[in-house]
Amino acid sequence: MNTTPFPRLLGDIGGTNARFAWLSRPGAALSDVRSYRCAEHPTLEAAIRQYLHEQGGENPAACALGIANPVDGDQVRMTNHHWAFSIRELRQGLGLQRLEVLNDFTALALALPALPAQELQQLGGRSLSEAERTRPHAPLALLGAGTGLGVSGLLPAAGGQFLPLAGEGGHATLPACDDEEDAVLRLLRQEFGHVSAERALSGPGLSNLAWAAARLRGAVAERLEPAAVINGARAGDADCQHAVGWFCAFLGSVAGNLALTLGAQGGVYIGGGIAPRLLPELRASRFRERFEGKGRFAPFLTPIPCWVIDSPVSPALLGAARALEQM
Ligand SMILES: Nc1ncnc2c1ncn2[C@@H]1O[C@H](COP(=O)(O)OP(=O)(O)OP(=O)(O)O)[C@@H](O)[C@H]1O
Repeated sequence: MNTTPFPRLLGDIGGTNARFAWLSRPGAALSDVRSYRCAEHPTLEAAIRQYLHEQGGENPAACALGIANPVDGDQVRMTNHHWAFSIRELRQGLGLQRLEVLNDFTALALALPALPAQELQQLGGRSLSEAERTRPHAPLALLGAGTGLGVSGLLPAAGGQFLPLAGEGGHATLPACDDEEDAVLRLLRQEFGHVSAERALSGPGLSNLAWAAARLRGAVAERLEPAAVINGARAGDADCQHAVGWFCAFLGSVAGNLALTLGAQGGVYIGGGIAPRLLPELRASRFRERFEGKGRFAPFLTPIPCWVIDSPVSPALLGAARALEQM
């Protein structure tokens, strides 16, 4: 029996945004969802205290935080932001009876079967009934570009349970599929050494790709903000259009690799803040061609649906709530 007390504080802590929600009692819906810029708070605890103050001053009895870094032991250090803390000290500081800290995409994986159909935008593959989608009998794959690239999966287990994966697949090597992508990788390798998937598939990755497009035509390149790359592409800027095209193609390649690796016949979910902003471009791009383009294993991939998660509220918060029920 789960004896974790209420009220519960839930958090989704990314490299740019920290989002919090409140769960007042069993069976209640998440409430008081608020988002904070990480850069505007010196520590995670300071951001949490700001939220608790704005939420009404009540102290949570339990808390689950999905956070964008590997979680291994008491000391937590974010990959793409300077926040670092001790789980034990945070639990004591906030007076919590229970604190769970897990990777943000591990938390998001826990939420996948519960996502409402209207928050999923399908990119190819077969149509699934709601029963097939929400009670999958095969692994689900998850990846998402935001400040970094999160990667996870959800494996069905005995008794209707699900096991979420805690990996760091965003730091696996970025694959190139044609000469142009070879040239992009060569440039990025000169810049970064090892070129992880995150070097292309993230907000900063979009900036890297636009920079690479300019460099490849011999221009002196400046770094654009990710939003400026998307806006530039829509306004007809050739470097930005190349960047967005490569982003979508690389996302398809990496998603296809993940689906093959996990045997993700239950579908591939694409989270993070970038993909929902690029939906028209993703639909018109080589995403699906690259997802399926795995030689003899194209027939394995062709039926697999991919969905972009387009939720008004960060679904990792729902996953964090599940972590307190399940773990
Ligand atoms: N309008 C926009 N278009 C494209 N990218 C944007 C836009 N606004 C913000 N971004 C970029 O999106 C990224 C943040 O994405 P997201 O909201 O998923 O962040 P996060 O959850 O803090 O990240 P993560 O979980 O990956 O650490 C940043 O790189 C930011 O520059």
